[in-house]
Amino acid sequence: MAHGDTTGDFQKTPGWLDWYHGPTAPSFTLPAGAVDAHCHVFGPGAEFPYAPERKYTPCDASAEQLFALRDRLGFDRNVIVQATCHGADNSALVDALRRSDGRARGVATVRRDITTDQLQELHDAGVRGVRFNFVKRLVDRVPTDSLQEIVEKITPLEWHVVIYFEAEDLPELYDFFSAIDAPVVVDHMGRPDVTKNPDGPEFDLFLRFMRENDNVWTKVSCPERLSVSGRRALDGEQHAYSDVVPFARRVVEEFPDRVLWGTDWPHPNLKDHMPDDGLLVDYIPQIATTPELQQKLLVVNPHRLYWGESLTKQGD
Ligand SMILES: O=C(O)c1cc(C(=O)O)oc(=O)c1
Repeated sequence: MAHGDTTGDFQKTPGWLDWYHGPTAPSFTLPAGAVDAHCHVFGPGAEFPYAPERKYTPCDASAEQLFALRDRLGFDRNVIVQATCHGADNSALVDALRRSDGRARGVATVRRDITTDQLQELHDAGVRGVRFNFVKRLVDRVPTDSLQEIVEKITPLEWHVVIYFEAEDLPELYDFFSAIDAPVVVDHMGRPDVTKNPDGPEFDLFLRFMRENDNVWTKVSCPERLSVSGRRALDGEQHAYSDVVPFARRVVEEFPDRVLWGTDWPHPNLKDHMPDDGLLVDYIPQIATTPELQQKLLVVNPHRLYWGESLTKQGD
């Protein structure tokens, strides 16, 4: 388990989200059309109850709060990802998508018995992918048995598959993941242990996975989850989360057309600090160091995957 992660109900603390209108205004100006490609909505629980099988109870985090954050940070659009605390009940997600005026797409979690009509309904609301969670602290069983069956059902809709796993589990899951025919998006770079060498064997396996499977994309998100140094700058470094930078930068530079970035708002399961999303936006130019890389990461790639739009250059 990386620094900062926990499970439990500490996030029910009143006021946890009171700051939502007030993250630091970022210094980095996002390019026009930028997409926050990994964020969540939670509840509100009174309207959209949390799943009985959940491993944590989050704070409520509404679509209005998310859209206010989007505007404050300078994003144009969101990709809202179904979180495990809502199980396979996508109602809160669908409600948020419908209220986004087409400015949000979604990634749902579905069960193997989902029907074609139900999938079409999700598609019409803006869903473009399904998520499978292999992080053991978040689910009772990893979904290896249902994945292939669900992939066959989503193929006609041209959706993709989002997978979330820990680096230590990749060796065992490598062949299984490599056999997925649909486009695959790996959450949070497969959670590397950033105390290890970015040029070492563990991260090298993840890079090999991307090299050998050109249908695999990844989100270079969540430095706040992966970091050990945290928001403190390391000696001689000026920026927060600097220990994650070499990992994310390697991925962005080797696979510039298959990377996405998101805030992960409202940051479930972080116990030691509430990340400042403004600071997270200021992390982006450390990992995507040129305007061309930033444009691909934040605009071209997410528009292609989620809106089917092919944008090539800024201003096109
Ligand atoms: O690391 C986590 O705790 C986490 C949990 C969830 C979820 O509960 O779905 O999603 C994420 O992107 C990250």
